[in-house]
Amino acid sequence: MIVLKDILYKVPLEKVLGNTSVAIRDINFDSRKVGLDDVFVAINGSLSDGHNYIKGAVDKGVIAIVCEILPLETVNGVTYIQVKDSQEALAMMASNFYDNPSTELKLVGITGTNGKTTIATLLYNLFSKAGYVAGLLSTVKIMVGNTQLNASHTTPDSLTINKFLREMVDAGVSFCFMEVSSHGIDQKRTSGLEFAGGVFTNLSHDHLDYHKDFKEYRDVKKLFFDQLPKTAFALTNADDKNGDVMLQNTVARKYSYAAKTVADYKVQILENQFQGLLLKINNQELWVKLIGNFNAYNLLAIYATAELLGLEQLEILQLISTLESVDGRFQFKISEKNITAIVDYAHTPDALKNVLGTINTIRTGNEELITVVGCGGDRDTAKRPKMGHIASQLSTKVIFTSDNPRTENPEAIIEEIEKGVSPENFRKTLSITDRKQAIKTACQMAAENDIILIAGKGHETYQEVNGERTDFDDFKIVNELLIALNK
Ligand SMILES: CC(=O)N[C@H]1[C@@H](OP(=O)(O)OP(=O)(O)OC[C@H]2O[C@@H](n3ccc(=O)[nH]c3=O)[C@H](O)[C@@H]2O)O[C@H](CO)[C@@H](O)[C@@H]1O[C@H](C)C(=O)N[C@@H](C)C(=O)N[C@H](CCC(=O)O)C(=O)O
Ligand SMILES: Nc1ncnc2c1ncn2[C@@H]1O[C@H](COP(=O)(O)OP(=O)(O)OP(=O)(O)O)[C@@H](O)[C@H]1O
Ligand SMILES: N[C@H](CCC[C@H](N)C(=O)O)C(=O)O
Ligand SMILES: [Mg+2]
Repeated sequence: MIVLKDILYKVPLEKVLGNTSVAIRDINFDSRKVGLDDVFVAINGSLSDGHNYIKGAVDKGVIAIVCEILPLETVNGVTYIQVKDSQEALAMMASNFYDNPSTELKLVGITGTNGKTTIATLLYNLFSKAGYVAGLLSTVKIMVGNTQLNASHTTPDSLTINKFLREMVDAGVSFCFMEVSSHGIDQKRTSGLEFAGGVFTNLSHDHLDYHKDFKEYRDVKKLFFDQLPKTAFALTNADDKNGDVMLQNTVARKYSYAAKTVADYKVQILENQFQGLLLKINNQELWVKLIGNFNAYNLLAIYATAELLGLEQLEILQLISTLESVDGRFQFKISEKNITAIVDYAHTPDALKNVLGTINTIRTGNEELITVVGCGGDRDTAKRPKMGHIASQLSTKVIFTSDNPRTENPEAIIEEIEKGVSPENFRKTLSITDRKQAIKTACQMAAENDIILIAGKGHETYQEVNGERTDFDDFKIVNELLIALNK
């Protein structure tokens, strides 16, 4: 039996009306999902205010309400708890409710604009290969040991996080790697978790629809490091402009990694080919199966994290050389006619620039680089012209198309992307709203030895239009089309 006052441990309370010694069944922040004897936490969100649903939750039989503003009318038999910050309170309560699972395993959070999924997933793979039972909370999937579950967010809500962490502990997981998004930090989804370490990848333009400006976006990321405990390590990318800023106020043990600057962990890229990278990590040379300069950073962060968690250097290097790319991250296939089709989740200007830059450094001759790309609807609009500029500048041909238009008009999104194309690059571009047709056209245009990049959707297996998702898989489609066209 779980008692209300036990889950309120460490939650700063402003006011309590009623009995806190009552037994509770569950906690929920959505009035549509509450039931008898649950606790309803009212959150003032971005679309609506949970405080408006307090009465509805009480009608459904909840035993307690946690809120920032007490309702004018209270109901006998229901306990009302006023807190300063409902999201923070929810996170603390979630942790208590599941008996603080984050203290029973080593939890590492990875934050930054790009590279979170890659680093978290490959750490999960590396620790699994090293013989540990590992856990993963990522954009693509959730892993509890070897059991795979679907992910709905990059960083789920605090109840979901703690629920899975508890399942992980019960399944014998000793290391869990999780992505920590800026939305997650801002909405306190990770508050109250005990992290053994935090990793910063990099910071560039994204989500400026949600965060007021770049500074606010940066400061939210920094907050994650500010909240790490003394016992944790804080690992930052010293080559990133904001790498130092992240660790400015942390009390955790500070470490850095870099390719260009002085750092605790260093990498040198000796070769960069379609077969992989030849790296020198802390003076040891190794071939890895991943491609692209940015993956040298990801692998170095993985190396450092594994070492900080206590693995042996040689074992880590040996395991790193066996790691393969994550679904939809520079996933490629070379066709019969030697056309290289690459699918990559680059959906930010920086990621797109990196991926195209990498392909251009590997390109050997006059082969065409045909890029198919779009931008998501109901997301940051400022990145659209930037991505249009980068795609047209760094490719020989570009087809602008749709990427989850959501509730927006796909043609209007494409027009905004086109606005970033410089006049001298116009002739390289065309626009085809239907993504499948766009990929087909790229395949038709491609001749022997050419390269096709399909950017933005990576591992996604759907296209979302007006709230409806239909099956769509870039990698599957491009492979089928190349075969159908005998290429
Ligand atoms: C903008 C945003 O981040 N929204 C998240 C937020 O919702 P919200 O608080 O804004 O919800 P709201 O609709 O305004 O409702 C407010 C409150 O009223 C409650 N409510 C509402 C209606 C009702 O009838 N009864 C009721 O109780 C809601 O449950 C909620 O608690 O909190 C919810 C619960 O945690 C999230 O599911 C939801 O994610 C939405 C679906 C989303 O799309 N989020 C994306 C942008 C996101 O979080 N992305 C990041 C990664 C981005 C990246 O790195 O690229 C992620 O970590 O996934
Ligand atoms: N270290 C890096 N620096 C810059 N770009 C990167 C880096 N790692 C990966 N990328 C690029 O960014 C894309 C997204 O990578 P990944 O999925 O690992 O990032 P993420 O941080 O998890 O993104 P999201 O916030 O959408 O979950 C990749 O497909 C690749 O193009
Ligand atoms: N986590 C990101 C993913 C964007 C992927 C892109 N394919 C899109 O749908 O915009 C977001 O939800 O903003
Ligand atoms: Mg991710």
